Amino acid sequence: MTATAALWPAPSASGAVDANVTVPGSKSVTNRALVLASLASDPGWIRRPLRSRDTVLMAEALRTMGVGIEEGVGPDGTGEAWRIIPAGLHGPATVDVGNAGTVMRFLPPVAALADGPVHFDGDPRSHERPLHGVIDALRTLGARIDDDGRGALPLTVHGGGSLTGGPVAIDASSSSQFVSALLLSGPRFNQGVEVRHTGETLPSMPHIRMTVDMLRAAGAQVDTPEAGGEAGVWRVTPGALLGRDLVVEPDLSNAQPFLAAALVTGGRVTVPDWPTQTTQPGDALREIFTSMGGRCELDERGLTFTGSGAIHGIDVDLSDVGELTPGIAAVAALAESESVLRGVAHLRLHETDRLAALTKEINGLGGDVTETADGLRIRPRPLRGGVFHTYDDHRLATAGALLGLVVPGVEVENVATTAKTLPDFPGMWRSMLGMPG
Ligand SMILES: O=C(O)C1=C[C@@H](OP(=O)(O)O)[C@@H](O)[C@H](O)C1
Ligand SMILES: C=C(OP(=O)(O)O)C(=O)O
Repeated sequence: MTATAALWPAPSASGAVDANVTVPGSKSVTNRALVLASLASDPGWIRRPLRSRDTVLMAEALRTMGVGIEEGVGPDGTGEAWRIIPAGLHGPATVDVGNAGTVMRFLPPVAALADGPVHFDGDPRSHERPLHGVIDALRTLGARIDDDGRGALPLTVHGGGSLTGGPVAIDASSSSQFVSALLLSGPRFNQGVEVRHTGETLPSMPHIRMTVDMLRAAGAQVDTPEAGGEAGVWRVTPGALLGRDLVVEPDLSNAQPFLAAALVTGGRVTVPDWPTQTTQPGDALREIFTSMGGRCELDERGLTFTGSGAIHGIDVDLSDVGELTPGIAAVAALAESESVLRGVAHLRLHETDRLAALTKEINGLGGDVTETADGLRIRPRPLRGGVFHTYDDHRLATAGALLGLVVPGVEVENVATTAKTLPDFPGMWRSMLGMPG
């Protein structure tokens, strides 16, 4: 964004926050559900879907390839529900991926099953985010793809109506979404798919588990390393997928700024409908934020997090839960002792280079953050107000809002970028603080 982008004066907390915050549906679950329902052999329902930039882009893309997506209320009238009516996938079609990792990675394998060319493009940043794992794998599995040779967007998948499939080796150390992408469409490949990860590290394992769980719930047979299979190898058997009736869990990573608000103000926030069992990485916040100060209770009201007034630094490996890093870094900048966040080198290739952006912006408010080879070292300092730049990154914007709760005079640039995964973050934030909308 340019220096003239809108600045949002982040509201200060007048005291300890005390609020109930209903968090919209999970981006990762909604977008997997849309893909799986579109590949199914019969219609399905997605209830309480997230409606945000990333999920609307996913739905639009599937529609342009022929899928019917009817938005309305569910059969029993309880809240929003989308009816997904699968159809023969076809090109020619043009897909705008925005800056959604799930759209740019999960859909090229779907396009390989379509009949006709499907062109993919997106925001300038989408041209820089890694896609080689998907492009190279699809070629090995029998797809024809035109790209400019950089292993990134823009590209055209020339779908032939079916794909051979079979074994493929990829290095998914830059994004777990390469693995998820190939597994999600795998049941529809003629020979299924066997994905072998060859890299040294693999981030975001809970997201791969989410993919496997949702495939199984749709009737797919999946062999995994965790179920006694070979390490680093996932196998999906070819077969039909069932249309499901699925209720989307709240997005636990989007619950993060609100729980963090309780932590940094010594207050209390309850998030209703927190699942008792989930593959979402945000569930790790219960443990991470507890060790940073405060306590949490999971009961029939949902998850209640209560801050203790103290904020402790933390030394933690976040490789499984990388998307939580910006919010943890913001809390760490307000703590009473140093933090080291490890295992997240791949965040340099997220919505923005998150390690560089967090370092620059927290330091811009007077902080002391240094980048390490695989993360951040954060030494808390008294912070002052100023502009918090967000680089079109929703999680930078929510991190800036959090700092603004307790640091007077923080202005968050382009808070509207939160719409990538949250439809009305500023409104939710004000309502948490008891301020008029
Ligand atoms: O599959 C998913 O839904 C996601 C996987 C992760 O991607 P990376 O493995 O690229 O970090 C995560 O950061 C992203 O927000 C969502
Ligand atoms: C990394 C993220 O998103 P994406 O799905 O675009 O990779 C994120 O939401 O933090």
